[in-house]
Amino acid sequence: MANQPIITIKNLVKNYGDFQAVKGVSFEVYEGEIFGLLGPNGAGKTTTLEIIETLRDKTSGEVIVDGFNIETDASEIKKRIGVQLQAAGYYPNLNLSELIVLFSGLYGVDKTPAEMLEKVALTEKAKAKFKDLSGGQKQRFSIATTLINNPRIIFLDEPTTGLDPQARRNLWDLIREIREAGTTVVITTHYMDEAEVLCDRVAFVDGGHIIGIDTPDHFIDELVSKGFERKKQVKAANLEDVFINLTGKEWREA
Ligand SMILES: Nc1ncnc2c1ncn2[C@@H]1O[C@H](COP(=O)(O)OP(=O)(O)OP(=O)(O)O)[C@@H](O)[C@H]1O
Repeated sequence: MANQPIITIKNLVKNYGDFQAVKGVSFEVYEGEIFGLLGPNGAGKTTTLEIIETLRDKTSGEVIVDGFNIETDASEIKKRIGVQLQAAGYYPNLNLSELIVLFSGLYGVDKTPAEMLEKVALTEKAKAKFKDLSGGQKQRFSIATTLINNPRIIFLDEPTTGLDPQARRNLWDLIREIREAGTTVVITTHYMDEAEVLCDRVAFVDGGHIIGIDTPDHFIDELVSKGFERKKQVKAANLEDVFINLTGKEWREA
C-alpha cells in the first residue's frame, strides 16, 4: 500500500526576532507510522512540533494536517490531534479519574475514566493525584490524556526522558499499541536506541534544517556501506541488559 501523508510540511520557517530557529524545512509524516524527530538541543524540533500542533505561529511555509491547512483550519486540526500537557496543567487537587472527566468535558466527548486509565495500565491509580505518581506513571497518564478526543495523530515530546529502563520499555509497548490501534505518532527523543527500535522513519534536524530522513535501517545500512566501523568491540549484551536481567523484566510501578 502506498504511503499516505497525514502531515505535509513545505518550506516551514520560524523566526524569533532576528534568529531563525527553523530554516525552511519540508517533510511528510505517513498515516499509521511512528515518526521520530531527532537532533541536538536547540535544533528546532519543539518549535516545529508546536507549529504543527497549532500552539505557535509560523513565520512562513505550508502546514497541512489530515487534509486541513493550519492557516485556515486550525480548529479542525486541534480536533484531530492529541498533545501532551505540561505537568502544570494537571489541577493538583483532582485525582486521575476526576482529571479524565474534566478533560472529556473540555473536549466534549464521553470517555469514562475506567476505559482511559485501563489503556495505560493505571486502573489501580484512579484515586491518586498526578503529583504522587512515579515518572513512568506520569508519562502514561499524560499519554492517556492525549487519547481522550480519539485523535488521528498524537505528538510526544521526549516522553521517556528520565525514566528507568523498564518504564521506558513499557512506554515503547504503549506507543506501539497506540499505533496498532490506528493512531499516527510523532515523537522527539534524544535516545537513539529508542528511535532505532520504535520509529518507522526518523528525520534528523540540525540548526533549523532537516539533514536526513529515512528508516533507521536504511540510515544504518548506508553508514555501514560507506565503510563505517565502531571503534570498540560490541559485546553481546550491554549494561541496560544487565539492569533488566538483575531487576527483572516486570516493571513494578503499576
Ligand atoms: N520563544 C522563543 N524565543 C526565542 N528563541 C527561542 C524561543 N523558543 C525557542 N527558541 C530558540 O530556537 C531554537 C530552537 O529551539 P527548540 O526548542 O525548537 O529546539 P529543540 O530542537 O526542541 O531543542 P531541545 O532538544 O533542547 O528540546 C533554540 O536556539 C532556542 O533557543
